[in-house]
Amino acid sequence: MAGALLEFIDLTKRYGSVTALDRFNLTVAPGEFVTFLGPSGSGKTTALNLLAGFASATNGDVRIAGQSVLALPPEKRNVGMVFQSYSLFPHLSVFENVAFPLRLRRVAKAEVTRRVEEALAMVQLADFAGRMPNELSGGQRQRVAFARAVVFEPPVLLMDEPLAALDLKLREQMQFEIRRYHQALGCTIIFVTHDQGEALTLSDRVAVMRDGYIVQTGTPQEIYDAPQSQYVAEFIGTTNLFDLAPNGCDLPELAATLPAAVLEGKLSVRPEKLRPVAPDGADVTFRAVLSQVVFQGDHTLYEAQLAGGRTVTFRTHRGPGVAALSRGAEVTLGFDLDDSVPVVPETGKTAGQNASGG
Ligand SMILES: Nc1ncnc2c1ncn2[C@@H]1O[C@H](COP(=O)(O)OP(=O)(O)OP(=O)(O)O)[C@@H](O)[C@H]1O
Repeated sequence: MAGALLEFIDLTKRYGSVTALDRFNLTVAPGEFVTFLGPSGSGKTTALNLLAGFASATNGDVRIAGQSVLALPPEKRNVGMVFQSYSLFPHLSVFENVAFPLRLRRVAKAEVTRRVEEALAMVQLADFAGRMPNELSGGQRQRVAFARAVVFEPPVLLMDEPLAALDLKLREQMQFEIRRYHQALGCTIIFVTHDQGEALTLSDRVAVMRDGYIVQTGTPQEIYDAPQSQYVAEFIGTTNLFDLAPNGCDLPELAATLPAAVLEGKLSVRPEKLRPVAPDGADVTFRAVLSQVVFQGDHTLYEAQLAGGRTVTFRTHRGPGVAALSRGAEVTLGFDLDDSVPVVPETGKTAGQNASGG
């Protein structure tokens, strides 16, 4: 692909009988922020390790700026890395930890001081240069690790679940800092997470992974609004999946109007698209009984049971004219077809084979 900075081409990694990465294909443009999102064991770390040079490929290629890097040692690939575990050198001060990549590259002493001070200022730890890692909080250590990864201004920054060990508030603060850094420097970032909220918040593009291959790539909005499979619909956010198949169909009246191909799958409707309506107030309406009402601050989350047994969830925001519904109430719920997405039940591997983006 013209202008691609990173190219994963049919990349495969086997550990004995385990295929950790299975013909993984992806191209990443310069300056892009791409997140690998998938459950544990889906191959996210393996893909990063092959790019960074910490593991060797069984098959396929990895190119940076058009050049295969498989034969290069990690330090020659010029990529920065931040891991979940802070992996700071315990016997080195904060300053020396951050200086390490520069010393490795034999940068002049005055320049080292200038760049380390700059990196520490960026993560708001300018006053901590003399501390040892064990004198820092978890969040501070993670920020030192971040400063160390970016101090040599690598064109590519790899981040493997860097925020997983932090509490919610710190995590959100660090997400903000990572975004700021990405916008300010325009470097290319590959970020690994199994947290879909984090993926949607940070990325230009998300690659959803399963069993070592990519199921779907797209902008956060595309992935959320137009999941191509049941797997993606369920993995990204919460969703209601209505069964359309003739036996056990949740919405028989709707099914009568739909083309046969759609009936083999399910219909995904996000909780915020489903709402209480007047009997003819939406394209599709049905009766349900509220089984749970959960107050969540600015909105209320409801769970309701359809006559056939299916449970659905929906959300209403607080506001004038929005009446509170109570548990046990029978309501008419509805959604418009434009707000629903037909999804196929399972994704075969072929769906991920050509998932290169750009
Ligand atoms: N060194 C290894 N030896 C054997 N199997 C491995 C090795 N490294 C990874 N695997 C296997 O390869 C598969 C993919 O692992 P990988 O670490 O890439 O997944 P992941 O998506 O990053 O998971 P997590 O979110 O748990 O870190 C898993 O089945 C894992 O057990």
